[in-house]
Amino acid sequence: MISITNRSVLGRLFKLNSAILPQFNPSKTMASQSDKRFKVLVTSPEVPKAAIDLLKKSCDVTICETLPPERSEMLKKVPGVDGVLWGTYDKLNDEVLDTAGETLKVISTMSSGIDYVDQPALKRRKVQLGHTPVVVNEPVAELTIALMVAAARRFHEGRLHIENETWITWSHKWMLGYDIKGSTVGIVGFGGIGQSIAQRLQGYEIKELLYTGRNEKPEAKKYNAKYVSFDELLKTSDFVIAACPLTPETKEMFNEAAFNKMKPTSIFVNVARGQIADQKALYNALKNHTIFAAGLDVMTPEPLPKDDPLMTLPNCVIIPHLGTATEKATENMALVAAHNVLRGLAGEPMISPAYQL
Ligand SMILES: O=C(O)C(=O)CO
Repeated sequence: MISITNRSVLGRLFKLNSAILPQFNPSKTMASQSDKRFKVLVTSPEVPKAAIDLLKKSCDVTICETLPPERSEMLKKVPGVDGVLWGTYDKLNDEVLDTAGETLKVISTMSSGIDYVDQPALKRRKVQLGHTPVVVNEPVAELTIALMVAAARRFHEGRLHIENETWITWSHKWMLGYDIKGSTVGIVGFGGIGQSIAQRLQGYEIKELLYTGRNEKPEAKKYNAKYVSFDELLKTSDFVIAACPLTPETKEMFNEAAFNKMKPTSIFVNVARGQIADQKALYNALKNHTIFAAGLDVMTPEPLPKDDPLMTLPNCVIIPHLGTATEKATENMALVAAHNVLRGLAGEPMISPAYQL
């Protein structure tokens, strides 16, 4: 068993997240000590120092140095390691696992979404996988509210009017948008992020909160949120927010038929994954005013080429996947990932395992 002795980092993480990481128990981990120092690879030099320092207390840590991270460097450094803090969105697949060899027992990503991980390949080799949900909820939820406002109040179109010198000051009908207050908001995927969005909407005096997903959630009561079918949510909502994981079931669930069911005044916000939407169908829906506007933090591909058709639309607010891009969220994700790795190596439950072996 390994020891985790960096009390200040542990304390800081515990204090920061005691409310959202109830299962975190530093004393339990610190009680399990041994002399074995595991080898851990960190795949990006940009993983925050607090997490690296934490790993270094009890492990021999190798860090990939190249920026942008080069897969070849990671593949050169991964053979023989016991654990990996996967600090990029690079494909985590058979190639990595075969190159690492049989010593590799534990990996944690530094993201909530793990659609770039070949989970069956890890499970076949009995490699534990951790990820970092929970700490992403609040920053992504804040950004969602921002995108709702930005799309409903036509931020991008307004900016274009300034650039094109077509700003009109004499009309009361110019650039009118929609309010969140009094609106019906529908959230697709009522997990941690969906619920954090619901929490933030409590102050906006909305008319009704709807959600859909695989199952009805007991937590929905707290937010006065009503479980409805996907179809009903599309037909009724003024704001339709995608906050679900990308799975074979959710891939392109926002297709032409789905956009056709939405109101012409409705606003689509995607903070999940680009592939949740059929992007051509989304383009057509925006271009033809089948829906009013969209706010996108995610799209396909990323980075989106600047000549992508979506970029020509005044009613589409596009930002470059900034969901968790805050100082605090990044450090929190790194710390949770480091704890996942340390706990996995120590034979203790990870803070956030992606699955049970
Ligand atoms: O953590 C993730 O999966 C993200 O995509 C953050 O935006």
